[in-house]
Amino acid sequence: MNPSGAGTCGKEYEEVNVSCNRNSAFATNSHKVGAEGRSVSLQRTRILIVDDEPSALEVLEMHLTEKNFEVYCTLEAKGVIDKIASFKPAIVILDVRLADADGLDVLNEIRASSQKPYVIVVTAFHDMATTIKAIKRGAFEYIPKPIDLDDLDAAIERAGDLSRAHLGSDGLSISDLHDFEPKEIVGKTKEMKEIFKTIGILSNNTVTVLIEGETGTGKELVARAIHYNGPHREEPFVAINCSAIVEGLLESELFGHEKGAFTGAASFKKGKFEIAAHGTILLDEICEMPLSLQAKLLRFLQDKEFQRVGGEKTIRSEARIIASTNRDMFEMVRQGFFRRDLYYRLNVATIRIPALRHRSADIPLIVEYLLKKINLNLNKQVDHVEQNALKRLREYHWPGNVRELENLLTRAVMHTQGNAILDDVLVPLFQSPQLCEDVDAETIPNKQLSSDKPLTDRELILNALESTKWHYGNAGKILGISYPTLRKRMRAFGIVAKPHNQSHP
Ligand SMILES: Nc1ncnc2c1ncn2[C@@H]1O[C@H](COP(=O)(O)OP(=O)(O)OP(=O)(O)O)[C@@H](O)[C@H]1O
Repeated sequence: MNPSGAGTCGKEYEEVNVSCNRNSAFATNSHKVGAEGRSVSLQRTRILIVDDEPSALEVLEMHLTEKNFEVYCTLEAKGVIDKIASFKPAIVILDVRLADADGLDVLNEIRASSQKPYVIVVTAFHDMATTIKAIKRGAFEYIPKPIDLDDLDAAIERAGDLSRAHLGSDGLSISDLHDFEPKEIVGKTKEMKEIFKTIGILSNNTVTVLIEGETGTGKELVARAIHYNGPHREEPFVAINCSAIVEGLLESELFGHEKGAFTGAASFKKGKFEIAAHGTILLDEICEMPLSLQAKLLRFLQDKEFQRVGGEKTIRSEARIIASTNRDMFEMVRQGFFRRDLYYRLNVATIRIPALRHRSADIPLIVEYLLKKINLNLNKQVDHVEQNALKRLREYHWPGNVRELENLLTRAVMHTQGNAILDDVLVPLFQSPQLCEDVDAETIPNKQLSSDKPLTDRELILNALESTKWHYGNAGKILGISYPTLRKRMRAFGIVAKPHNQSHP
């Protein structure tokens, strides 16, 4: 062992040269032209080991030099930062308990250095608090002593994958990770540019708009953009999901009710049309509106007037109506589920948002936007998507569109150590059921976590409902599907709202 200098040199190995930057964790030392004439580099990854236990240093140095790494060992924290600057290690293996310093403080200093090597923290004191602290301070991996060399090799390999992913030119790199503007509609395809233009035109007037698009394509986002760019942006924007409210209550939610209008109407209540005033009301899932109420909405669209439930006074509202649907509305009309006259009244201007799979050229841009948002929310620094991972994202069919993409990226960022999303991280996420990471592990149905046999969709839905005490919103979050989709699937599987204290068959 040579605790004060570079370890014994192993056999050099060749690797295809990739474009490298100053901070490359796997920096290239020298170049030569390979047998096939391509440029290759003679590359040895440098590893700095900081451990005050000579025997541990010796074992690690032997193991790593045998694996062709260039190793430098030191017993003390003093001088580590200078050594990192001169030796430029790709990886630092750092003991948390050092004789002359707290390893976690050293970790802070390393993370603040310009070199930013991947730090693998090792310690005999593998309690949860230290692990959490180390990971929060940016440790790449945490390995308890006695070190399992297979675990260490795996961590070093992952660091290599990450570094190469970061250097690869065909992945996605975000240079301005903290430059996040919320509520933006992102897109550069011809279809999205047309939508931006239409939003611009519609922002100058208050005509009724119908927005069509699959679930999660951004219908509400577009409706908000029309409102907040319009002349009445200071007035309220009120959204109501017509499928989320039981039939009997929807009328009073929309138009309000007088005191005593029905059992439980203890006092008068304003409806959304009154609340919106001169603003905008978004009638989401308009196709789910009962026919009886469609007639009242038609009257409002014709005269801008209505009466509260149980009331006789005629009230005027100047609210702009935007309706949205993920159904084929014309087909609904054809089948008699939606009034033809109302359809034409709503359809003064139409925006059709294409499904994400039909504008996959937008995916890198949307991924970049969502990653900025997710990093901010999760306090992470994931600023790169590996080439194969990006390809996978572009090629998937995204039935849940941008919402599904956001859920998946959130899970990917949570599972990512370091700063790049690798394809290896995505593969299992695509195979797992749509679980939303913002839900505590405890709230995920137990059966789903423990069962060996894959659950049917019906069982998954029932589990989610049971575990959330039949709260549709939370169950939808667990399953990663919207409220209307959940209701639709419940209907399809014959699941009806459960009376208390009864289990579902
Ligand atoms: N083009 C886009 N750029 C950025 N974010 C987007 C885009 N489209 C959708 N989103 C995001 O995706 C999520 C779903 O969008 P939104 O709720 O507007 O969809 P929707 O079509 O109204 O869904 P649903 O039909 O289920 O009500 C939101 O978080 C939204 O911010």
